[in-house]
Amino acid sequence: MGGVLSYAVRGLTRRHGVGEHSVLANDGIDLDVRQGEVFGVLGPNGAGKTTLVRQLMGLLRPDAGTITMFGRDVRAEPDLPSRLAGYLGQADLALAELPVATAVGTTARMRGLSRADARSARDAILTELGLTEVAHRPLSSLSGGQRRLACVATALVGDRPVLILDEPTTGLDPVARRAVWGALQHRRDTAGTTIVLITHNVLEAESVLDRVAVLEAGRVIACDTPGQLKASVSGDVRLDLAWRHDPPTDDPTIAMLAGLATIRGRRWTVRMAPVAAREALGRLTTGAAFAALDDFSLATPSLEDVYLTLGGASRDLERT
Ligand SMILES: Nc1ncnc2c1ncn2[C@@H]1O[C@H](COP(=O)(O)OP(=O)(O)OP(=O)(O)O)[C@@H](O)[C@H]1O
Repeated sequence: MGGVLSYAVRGLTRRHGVGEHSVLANDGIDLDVRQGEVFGVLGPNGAGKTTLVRQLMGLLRPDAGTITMFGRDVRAEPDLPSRLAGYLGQADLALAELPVATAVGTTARMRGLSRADARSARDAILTELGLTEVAHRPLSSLSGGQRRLACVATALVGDRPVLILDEPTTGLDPVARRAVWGALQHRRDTAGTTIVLITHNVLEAESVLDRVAVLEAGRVIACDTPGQLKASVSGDVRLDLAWRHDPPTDDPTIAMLAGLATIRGRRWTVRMAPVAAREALGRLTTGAAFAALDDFSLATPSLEDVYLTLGGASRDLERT
């Protein structure tokens, strides 16, 4: 990885709209993205993630601040990101009428590959992402997940040194999601590709992210490795309980947990010290309450817990 920075972002500020309804979507963001790392951008809806990555791609001009890419000022060379980075936006309608193979192959040609190289790069990525069977169908005729996967293929083809992906696995089934995470990891490991990733899928992302920036209301409220972030916010563990039917709240352990739990229907989540959690779980699994318990798990802090501890809202963080 060395000290090479794929991106250095300083004081990045961008407001959408004007007047009283305008929104300060990015508010003085400072970030470094190192070459060859998988850099995650995490945060609730409306935190400013898409606004940030669209500026990294040169698709949106900052109001203030600077972005340098491999040491070069993006304002002075606005086409630099589109030459060096593959981008997957939230919606990709431009290629909708093309067959998948044509969309991917044409993109490879546009990225400078010879006809023969474009063909083999196209075939390789279609195989890698499990798209061979739908290769000759127009994107518009595919299911939402297949279409998303085909768009991932167009972002990845041509081996750009940087990939910027806005929620690449949204709508994908588990097999397709695994193929995408595998493809990203493979490029990072073998080609030193820098990957900037917006994701709501916290648990999946944890396994691939080298560092993560947590955005809230346009600001970076934390930026570190998942491990360091987790270590810095809490020594607590998370006890998840799923009840078969109404739990017997006259049981003292259950009454104690009820007072601490975040309750969603029959699912309880309790954050507590490891010793207390183990004791509570011991009492639950040997006592009368066990009959009412459908499932339980004890987990060390996740990125989701980091995010919650930092004050974010949990509503849109997917856990699968
Ligand atoms: N074109 C626009 N005009 C006006 N406001 C906008 C525009 N684009 C984004 N915003 C606002 O800017 C803020 C940041 O939006 P952005 O899309 O960057 O958030 P996000 O973190 O990517 O959200 P999500 O997770 O929902 O995709 C939001 O309040 C949004 O409503």
